[in-house]
Amino acid sequence: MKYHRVLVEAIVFALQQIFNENRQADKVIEQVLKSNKKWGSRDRAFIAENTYEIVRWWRLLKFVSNINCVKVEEDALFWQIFGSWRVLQGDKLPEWNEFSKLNPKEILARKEEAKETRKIRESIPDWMDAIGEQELGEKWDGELHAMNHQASVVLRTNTLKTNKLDLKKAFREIGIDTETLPNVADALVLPKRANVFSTELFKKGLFEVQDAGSQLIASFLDVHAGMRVIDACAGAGGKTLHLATLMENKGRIIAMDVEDYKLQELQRRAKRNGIGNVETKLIEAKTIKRLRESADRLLLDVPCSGLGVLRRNPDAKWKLKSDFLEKIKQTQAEIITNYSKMLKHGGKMVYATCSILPSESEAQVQKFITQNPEYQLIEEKRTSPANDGFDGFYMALIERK
Ligand SMILES: C[S@@+](CC[C@H](N)C(=O)[O-])C[C@H]1O[C@@H](n2cnc3c(N)ncnc32)[C@H](O)[C@@H]1O
Repeated sequence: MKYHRVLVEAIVFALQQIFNENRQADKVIEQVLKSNKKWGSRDRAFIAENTYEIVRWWRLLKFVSNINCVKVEEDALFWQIFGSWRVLQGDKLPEWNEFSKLNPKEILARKEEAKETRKIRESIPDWMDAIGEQELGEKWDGELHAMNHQASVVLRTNTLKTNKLDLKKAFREIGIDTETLPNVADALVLPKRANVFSTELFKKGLFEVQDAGSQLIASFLDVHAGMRVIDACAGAGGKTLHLATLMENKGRIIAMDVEDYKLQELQRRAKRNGIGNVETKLIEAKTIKRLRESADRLLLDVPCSGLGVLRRNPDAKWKLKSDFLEKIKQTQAEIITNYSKMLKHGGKMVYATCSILPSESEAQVQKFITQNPEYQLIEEKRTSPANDGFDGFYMALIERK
C-alpha cells in the first residue's frame, strides 16, 4: 500500500493530541479532517480509520514496537507505532527514515508473544482487565474481544417523517446500501461504512445515527402518545428524540441534564427531526423536588464508565481511571434514589447504562429495589457485543406501586 506522507503526519498529529493533550478522539479527528479541504473521501477514511485503530490497539502496538515508556512523547515514536500497525496489517513499509528502525520480522514475532497475555493481546489497561474478569468471569474474554472490533454504522429511522423501507430506498438512490435488523423496529445498518452526515437525508432529519442496543432503550420504557415523560439524563438527546417519535410528537417530554451545552445540541437535533413536544431544563438545586410525582414515565440513562461502548470510543480505555469508576457508581446510586421520586405512583421508569459491568447496572437496581420496596422490578435486558453484535447496554424496567 502506498502512503502519502501528509496523511501519516495528520495521523501522528491526531495521536499526539489524543494521548498527550488528553483530547477526545472523535473531536480531534473531526478537527484534523476539517484542516485540509483538498483531501478526498479515501484520504479522510485513511486518517480516521488508522487513528481509531491505533488508539484501540495502543498497548499492543507499544509492545510490538518495543516501546517501554509510559507516556509516548516524541514524534519519532508515534511514527514507529504507525509503522508497526501497518506491518500488522500486512503492508510492506516505504523506505522512509521514520521507519528505518523498524524490523517487521521482530514486530510479527512480538505479536505472537503478546498472544499469551490477554491484557496485551486485547490491548487494555491492567485495572480494567482485572475489573472485567472480577465482574464477568468467563464472559469477559468474549466481550473484551468483541469490543475490539469496529462497530457498524446503525441508523434509526425518524418515523415522524418517513418509514424504514422508504428510507432504505432513498439511500439506495444515492448509492448507499442498508440492511434491516430483526428485532430492532426502526433500525437500518450499513454493510459498508459511508459518511451519512453529509447526505440531504440527514439534513432533512429523516434519521439519526444510533447503535441498535441504544435503540431498544426508549422502546423499553413503554411510552404512549400524550404521556408526561421525563428524560432526566438526556445529554444531547439520542434517546429523547426516539421517545418523542414513539409518542408521535404528542404529550410532553422534559429533557434534563446538568450540562447546558448538551441540551442546546438536543434542541438543534429536535428541530431537525421535526419534534415539538420536548422542553429542555437544566438541573438546578430544586429542579428534582419541584417535579415530584409528576411523570408517567421516567428515563434514567445514567452517566457511567462507558465500558459497553469501547468499540465506538476506544480512547476511553486509556482515559478512564479506576477511581472515576468508584465516583460514578456513587452518582448513579444518588440519581436512582433521588430522581425516582419524580415518578407518579403507578408510573414506570427505566434505569439504563452503556456498561457491561453488573456493579453499575444490575447491582445498582437490586440495591435500590431492596431499599425502596414501593418500586418493583418488572424486567431487565442486556445487549452484548459478543452475543448480538450490539453495544453493551443494560436496561431495567421498574414500576412505582
Ligand atoms: C449516558 S449519558 C446520556 C446520553 C443520552 N441520554 C443520549 O441518549 O444521548 C449521561 C448523561 O448524564 C448527565 N449527567 C451527569 N450527572 C448528572 C446528574 N447528576 N443528573 C443528571 N444528569 C447527569 C451527563 O451530562 C450525560 O449527558
